[in-house]
Amino acid sequence: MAVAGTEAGGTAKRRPGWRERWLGFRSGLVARPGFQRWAAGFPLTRRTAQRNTRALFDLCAGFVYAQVLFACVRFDLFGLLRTGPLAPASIADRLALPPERALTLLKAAASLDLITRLPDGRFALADLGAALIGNPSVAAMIEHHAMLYADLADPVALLRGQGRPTRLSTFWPYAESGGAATLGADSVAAYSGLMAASQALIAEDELEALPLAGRTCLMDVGGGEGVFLASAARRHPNLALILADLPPVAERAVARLAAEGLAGQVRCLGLDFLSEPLPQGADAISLVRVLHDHDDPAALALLRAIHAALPPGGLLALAEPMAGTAGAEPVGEAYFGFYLLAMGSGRPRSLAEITAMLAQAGFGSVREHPTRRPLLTRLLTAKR
Ligand SMILES: C[S@@+](CC[C@H](N)C(=O)[O-])C[C@H]1O[C@@H](n2cnc3c(N)ncnc32)[C@H](O)[C@@H]1O
Repeated sequence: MAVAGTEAGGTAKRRPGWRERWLGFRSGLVARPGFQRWAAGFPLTRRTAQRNTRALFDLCAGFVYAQVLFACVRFDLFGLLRTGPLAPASIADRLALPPERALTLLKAAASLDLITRLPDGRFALADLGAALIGNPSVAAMIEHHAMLYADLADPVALLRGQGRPTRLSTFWPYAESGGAATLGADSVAAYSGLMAASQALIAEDELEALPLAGRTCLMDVGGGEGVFLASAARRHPNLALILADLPPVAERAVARLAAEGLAGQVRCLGLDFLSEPLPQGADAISLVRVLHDHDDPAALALLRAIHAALPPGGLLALAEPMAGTAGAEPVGEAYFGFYLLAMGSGRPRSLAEITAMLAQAGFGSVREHPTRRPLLTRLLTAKR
């Protein structure tokens, strides 16, 4: 697609502008050890120097911080502290750890604001640890990061396309090109369960912001186990609902929706949207955390298939985390950039890139609808 080509290309020679010259001068200065020492002591630059030192250290230590969190989740430390503060010895006992190692974990978790140490030496939940208790799906996400970390052990090899298949490409088997149509029930269970658990976190945010008044039928494409449509059914009882996903995932949706007492309310269709047309009949189609999974040609083909399935004036609602989200830049570019690289398909796209793709697929009236947690998902609508 043209969008990606423009970003990756651009080797033409031109005279550097003032910004480029200033950056060149500045980075030349900052790279000098003598300047660094001076800046760390000079009153007007000391705070910036200290901030930069901390930022660089945090980048170096990021993996360690992530592993501290991982250990807390594996030990269910936050669940343990749910009923109230505990003394280190009692925690060590319950985690079956030698006291000094338990203390290493507790102090590390406290330094990362996951828990807090009370004046009497006991440890209690802090906001970040408490937030994780309220969102068990985040703990499941953290657990599955073991595969991501293994795939990222040699990021240079990953960037060079070596070391495939990665663990994440096995976890997300539809990411392997041409593999989606032949997947069996066993291959989709783990990722579908993870998605269903984390969907609960975002469905209400999206549906709250999504203008569905006057629409009669909503089809959720790549709808997973139907958690999004279950919320839609409760919020819009008169809306007809269709779920479209790979056959074994659609079967899981049938079972989940039946267990929630919504069996008659959602029609579940098993299909491969990359090789089969989408059914007609819905005047609104949602695409939640689906587009970024696919490379540009497949993503564009999917948007065109959705355009073809909608009637004139039909609504597409597209929700996913986006690159370049203000205040969450590393989430889009660094986290999802490398996650999708390890998965072997797709890329995080910015709002402008998605808007351009939507126009290419024939959509107009693209609008963003603010959501409560744009870091997790932003919501765009477009009309046929
Ligand atoms: C990242 S999950 C998102 C699921 C759900 N929308 C959510 O947000 O929880 C992507 C979904 O797209 C489905 N999918 C991927 N490739 C597909 C294809 N070729 N045809 C149909 N569904 C597909 C997957 O099975 C999966 O359920």
